[in-house]
Amino acid sequence: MAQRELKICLLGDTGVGKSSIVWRFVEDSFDPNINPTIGASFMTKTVQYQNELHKFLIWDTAGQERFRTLAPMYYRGSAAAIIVYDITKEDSFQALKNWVKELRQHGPPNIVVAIAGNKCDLSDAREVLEKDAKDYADSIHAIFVETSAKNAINIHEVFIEISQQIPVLDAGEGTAGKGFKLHRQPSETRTCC
Ligand SMILES: Nc1nc2c(ncn2[C@@H]2O[C@H](COP(=O)(O)OP(=O)(O)OP(=O)(O)O)[C@@H](O)[C@H]2O)c(=O)[nH]1
Repeated sequence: MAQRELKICLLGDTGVGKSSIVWRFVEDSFDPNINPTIGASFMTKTVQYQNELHKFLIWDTAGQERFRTLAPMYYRGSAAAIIVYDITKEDSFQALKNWVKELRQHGPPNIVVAIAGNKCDLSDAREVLEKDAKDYADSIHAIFVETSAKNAINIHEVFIEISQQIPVLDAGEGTAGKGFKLHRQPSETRTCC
């Protein structure tokens, strides 16, 4: 079975739920007391999609201001970025727009961008309208979803949607910022790393 490798990074303000999204995707768990990320953390997950294995190589960056200068190290080598905001914090949506600008200026030219409005389980405290965020995402040709790491809403879906938008490469082309690398594998499969 063919295996594709996809390098992906998560960006966004501290506390919006980047690590929680990754934990939900990779481990299917949620920790209400999760610690802020220091620097960055790396995880992988392989999922079977139709007749292929998709191996996600995920860099979860730290949102605290003191780590901001590290982010280019992670997005420069990525084929896709999930930029996360918290639907209950308007400030985090404005910060997301700055991340989009930075990626456009300094990121890989063809990077796939997905915008995730996280904590949609807290809609009573909503500060960012879904329509406003969707309109913005459309204007920059980004994928858009509202997610809840807590309630496992749209987490798997956003990763699969990203994988659909990454162009397939030949095995010799390298991966930095260019999407999937295609490997042929023996017939044995794993559904999770
Ligand atoms: N209600 C709710 N809380 C969430 C959700 N996702 C994350 N949280 C909580 O939000 C807080 C911050 O989550 P993190 O995943 O650490 O956020 P982060 O963006 O990785 O933060 P940094 O590592 O500092 O960049 C934690 O208390 C989480 O439990 C969600 O979908 N719903």
